[in-house]
Amino acid sequence: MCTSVIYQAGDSYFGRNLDLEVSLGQQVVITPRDMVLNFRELPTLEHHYAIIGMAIVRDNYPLYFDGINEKGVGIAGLNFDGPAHYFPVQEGKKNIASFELVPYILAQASSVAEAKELLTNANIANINFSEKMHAAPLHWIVADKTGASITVESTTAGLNVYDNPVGVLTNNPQFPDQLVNLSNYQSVSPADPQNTLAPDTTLPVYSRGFGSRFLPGGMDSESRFVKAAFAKMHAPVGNNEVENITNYFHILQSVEQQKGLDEVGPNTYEYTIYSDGSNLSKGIFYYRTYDNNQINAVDMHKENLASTTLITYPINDQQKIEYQN
Ligand SMILES: C[C@H](CCC(=O)NCCS(=O)(=O)O)[C@H]1CC[C@H]2[C@@H]3CC[C@@H]4C[C@H](O)CC[C@]4(C)[C@H]3C[C@H](O)[C@]12C
Repeated sequence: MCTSVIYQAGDSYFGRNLDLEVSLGQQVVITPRDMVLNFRELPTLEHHYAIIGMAIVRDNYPLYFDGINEKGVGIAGLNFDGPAHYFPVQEGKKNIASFELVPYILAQASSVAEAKELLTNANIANINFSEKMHAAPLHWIVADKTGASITVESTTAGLNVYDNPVGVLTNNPQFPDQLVNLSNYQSVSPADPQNTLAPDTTLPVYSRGFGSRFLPGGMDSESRFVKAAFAKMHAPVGNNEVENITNYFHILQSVEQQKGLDEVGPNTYEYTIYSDGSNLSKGIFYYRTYDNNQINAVDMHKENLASTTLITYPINDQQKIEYQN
């Protein structure tokens, strides 16, 4: 499972937890402005916005799990197994292979509004990346530095682009159903509850945190959606970049999957392999991993973005303990 969140704190921060049972060998990958981007059914882009994100590189092509661009747009792909449906290439439509959606949007959109524009008359085509790498069933959240966000879902009903009023995405069910479920938890609060049940009876508030008593805490995607929404909505705004990114990772950690808790097969457990979060205005990509709690950062603007080849950084996966004696 996965969770993606946008958090506004002066600057906006966007990223995700990647929850899976195996690591796929991802790296931090920068696609500079002049690296030629080919598409299966769309014109080649010789020049475009620069992109940074988490990806695996195959045949010199960046298969992004999530990323942001230099204009402050971010997008993440999350599992949507079951409802996801991709269609054959359709004449007269913008046919985008599912694995092309991240570069398609980030290469060209400078806002969520422009991303929406790019998605009008689009068809997510059922094209596999290769014989060995089949199309993954995904849906996407797109966000920008103003805090706007949308959810993109291709189902048998066609392509749906929903405004995302909470700036959160997890997995199934379909986005409108996630919002219906969220409405069940609208009384969850950081503050103590009002005794509306039996106002004339004294009911002790016997613990701090009583207002969040009914917050779900499961690993399932509805629980994570509600919990991440609560954590994000009430996250404080920091005084500087370090405080903000620290807050951001705390939001993601509220729905982190610890090893051993989400069994997906005999003795196989899904867990939060990495968490990332980017400052959408500054183009700084931060990440931590399950094994390394340290926050690592790659600043896209420290690279030559006017170049033509991919720039990659290996994931820093080694835990660093600062021994004090
Ligand atoms: C598994 C991940 C989602 C994690 C998640 O949501 N887990 C919830 C499980 S559950 O829903 O709770 O059961 C997703 C997210 C992004 C995906 C890559 C996108 C690029 C590329 C697309 C190609 O077509 C296939 C290979 C490819 C590398 C993809 C592999 C894999 O599919 C990735 C990593």
